[in-house]
Amino acid sequence: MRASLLQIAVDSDESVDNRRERVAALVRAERGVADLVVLPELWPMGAFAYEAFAAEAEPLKGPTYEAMAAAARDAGVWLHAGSIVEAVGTLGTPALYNTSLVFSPDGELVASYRKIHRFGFDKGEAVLMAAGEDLVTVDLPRLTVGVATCYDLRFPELFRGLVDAGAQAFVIPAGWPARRRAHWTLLAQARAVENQAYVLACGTAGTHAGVEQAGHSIVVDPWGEVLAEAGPGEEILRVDLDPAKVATTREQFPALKDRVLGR
Ligand SMILES: O=C(O)CCC(=O)C(=O)O
Repeated sequence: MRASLLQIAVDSDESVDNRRERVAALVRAERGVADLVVLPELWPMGAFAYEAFAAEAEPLKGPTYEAMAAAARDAGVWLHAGSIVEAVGTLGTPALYNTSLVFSPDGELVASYRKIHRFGFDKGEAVLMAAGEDLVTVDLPRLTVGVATCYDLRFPELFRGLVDAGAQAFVIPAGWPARRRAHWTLLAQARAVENQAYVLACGTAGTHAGVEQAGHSIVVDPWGEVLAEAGPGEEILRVDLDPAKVATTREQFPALKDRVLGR
């Protein structure tokens, strides 16, 4: 199974419409190349473009949904389309969620995930958005994938919950800042090792709202080996995954069976 992580440059000087078209073309270009394509968090406007959240918010089935459903279908790929600012409710001020969308190769929405841990402490996403509550897994052919978003990476109990729900891999779109890149790489490897699962973590490049993005999207195998890592700029990371490696790793080093707490 081949996965392509599209580490998109999210710069303030590109319009959302332009980026949406550009990203759809990049997804289409993966036809015959990838089985699974992954996009980053909030790539339409950028994870730190807080002042644009309300203006760019869309219903679940809004312009990004339409563009990505069509792109997945045209490419014939499973598409984790990263996340959008989802507006729920039309009267007064709608609730906003950081919502990930996953499409099948025929362009059907097979899962959506509302980010549970909101970033920003007392500002930004933490005050502008509502928190999701539900763990989400998706059954791909031969691989069950658990989904999480950016700051979620810091909360190991979420990933253990996803393992208990059957996850063999985690797909993590992000808009991680450059100044905490060391945490990103370390945490991606930690989540893979402790859960004996693949980690596919896809970040953004570029600079928006004055925040330089880390890039350095990364794919880690269930043994903790880094299979591929991007540089800081826009880049496509392609990697072959072996779903059997999860079972083999868990059988040969059965640490998950020795859990005492939280079962
Ligand atoms: O945890 C971090 O350092 C970055 C998190 C973040 O940027 C986000 O969740 O949008």
